Amino acid sequence: MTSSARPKAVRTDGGDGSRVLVYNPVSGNGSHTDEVYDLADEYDVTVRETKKGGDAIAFARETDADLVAAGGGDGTLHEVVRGLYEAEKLDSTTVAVVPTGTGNNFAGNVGIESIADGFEVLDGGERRAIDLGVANGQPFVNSAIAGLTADASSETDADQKDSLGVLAYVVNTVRTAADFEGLDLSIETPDDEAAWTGKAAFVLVGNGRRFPVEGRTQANMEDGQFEVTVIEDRPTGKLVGEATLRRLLGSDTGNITRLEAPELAVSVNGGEPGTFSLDGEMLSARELDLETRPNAVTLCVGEAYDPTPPAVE
Ligand SMILES: Nc1ncnc2c1ncn2[C@@H]1O[C@H](COP(=O)(O)OP(=O)(O)OP(=O)(O)O)[C@@H](O)[C@H]1O
Repeated sequence: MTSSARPKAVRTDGGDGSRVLVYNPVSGNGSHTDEVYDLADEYDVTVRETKKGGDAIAFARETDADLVAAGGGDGTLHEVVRGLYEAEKLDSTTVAVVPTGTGNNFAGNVGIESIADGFEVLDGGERRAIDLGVANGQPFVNSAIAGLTADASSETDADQKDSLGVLAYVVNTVRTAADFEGLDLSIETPDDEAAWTGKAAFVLVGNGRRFPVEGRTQANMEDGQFEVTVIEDRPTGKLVGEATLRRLLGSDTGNITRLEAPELAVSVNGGEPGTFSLDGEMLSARELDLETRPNAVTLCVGEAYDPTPPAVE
């Protein structure tokens, strides 16, 4: 049956269950479902559609597929990896990404630019063993960020995500949290128990992504290291927006500290817990213990993926 003849209510796909796409139909602008089913049919991929948040975790936990693709944005990928991690299936399952989300930051970082690209790469693309981040027992693939207000990521709109990419969440916080006072933090690494102490505007811990001022945001995902960027909150200079933030990340102001470490403990000093984002999922904690699980995720990557991206200047 051709795709145009297929009744929309009874979509089919050609899969036998060995390759499963966990698909979030409301990710992005929600208009990709026909394309997704057509390509799933072509590539023999079984589709499981989520009905609500959390379904992708459950589907990934339950599956016996050899390959599980996350059809959605960063949130769906996060849930898929979490489900596989919780069910201890990462060793035996290949993970793929079909980017139907809004920002699709992670997909871009691993060289997957379109839905068609995602299917092509899951079918015949290179497999790489990339690191997984774990923070207080919860896995993340892209980044952990401290210094956000709880509503910041949900208020980040699609245009911001497109034009600013990784800086969108941070910039948005700066705009919406006029009274944001920064966080009194201590950061400990295996090499240095006082790696950083002070008032931070943001701590950006990158596993799959990193935070340069300009240019490619793909981190080295296979080195067992987090790339950490700490932006100090200076009492004299309020962060006022995107231009300031870009200047700050430019590092010539002395407000930026960059660290690399396989493990990290971020402690919030004083009374209140801090809010952290793990791949966009919010978490409240007084201390965040982060560690890398080197090469724990077998991932299908596109041609533009670079196993050893040049260091940030
Ligand atoms: N059927 C559904 N209905 C409503 N929400 C859903 C459904 N399935 C998943 N979700 C939730 O949708 C949220 C957003 O998904 P996702 O991050 O994949 O897309 P996005 O926000 O468009 O993309 P990105 O994160 O890359 O910008 C997730 O938090 C997920 O829990």
